[in-house]
Amino acid sequence: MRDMTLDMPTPDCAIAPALLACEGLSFEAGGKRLIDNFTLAIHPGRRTLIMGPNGAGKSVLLRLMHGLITPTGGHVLWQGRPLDRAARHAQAMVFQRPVMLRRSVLANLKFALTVRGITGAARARQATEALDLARLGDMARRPARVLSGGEQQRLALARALVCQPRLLFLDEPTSSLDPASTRAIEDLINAAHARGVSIVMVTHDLGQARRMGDDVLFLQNGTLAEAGPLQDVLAAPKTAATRAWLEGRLYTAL
Ligand SMILES: Nc1ncnc2c1ncn2[C@@H]1O[C@H](COP(=O)(O)OP(=O)(O)OP(=O)(O)O)[C@@H](O)[C@H]1O
Repeated sequence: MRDMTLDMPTPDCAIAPALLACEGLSFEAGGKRLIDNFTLAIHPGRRTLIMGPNGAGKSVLLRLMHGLITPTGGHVLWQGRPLDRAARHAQAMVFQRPVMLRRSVLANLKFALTVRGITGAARARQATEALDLARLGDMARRPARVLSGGEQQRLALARALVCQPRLLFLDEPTSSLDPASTRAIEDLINAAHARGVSIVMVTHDLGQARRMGDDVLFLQNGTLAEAGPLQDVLAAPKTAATRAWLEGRLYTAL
């Protein structure tokens, strides 16, 4: 087993504590090690991208970090402590395909707030503000499931952000969207980042990576092949796997 100990940079403060850390994180299923002994730290205020070939383990890593699945080895720490309900409530996740409740657009947002104990006038105000931010205000009463794919993804993002997470996980949030919808989603993510939300996003899109990324974790076949500031990795990838992926070649281990 390889020991992958890769710490993400802390550009503003070298001793800033990690927001989230993975220590010896592993996940096995179906007799296969899908995540193999990852040690890494996500620092506050950064936009960290997770990249790598299909099947490398990107979505599994995201789910482990968010506590949706339980590691079979190692652990995930939130500000130095085990992931618990409060930590989960300080995070939010948006999936590739949005999952909408069979309710109105507005009710989808209100439900997310209710789950976090926000009710009454505060709930109504925050839900309306989030809708306006996502430019969905005029669709508030429509059933969420009749919205277009791009509108549903904007709603999914608004629903994630309305709870004011400190860390937002995004799993290929624009992979099925056209350029205008992609831009709208990126604008929402960047606006959240400007308000202090840290971002961890899976993407295959190098253009999007250049627009959105500060740091990158590069995965290959369940291992953490490379990590660091995105610009450095793009300019001078250190591993053959990263180099091959960036050049659009299939990687074959020697
Ligand atoms: N619960 C599970 N049980 C068994 N295998 C799984 C499980 N979850 C994921 N896998 C397998 O783990 C591997 C990594 O899956 P994952 O979805 O993380 O890949 P990915 O890097 O996100 O790929 P893509 O870019 O295609 O979305 C795949 O081979 C997948 O089939």
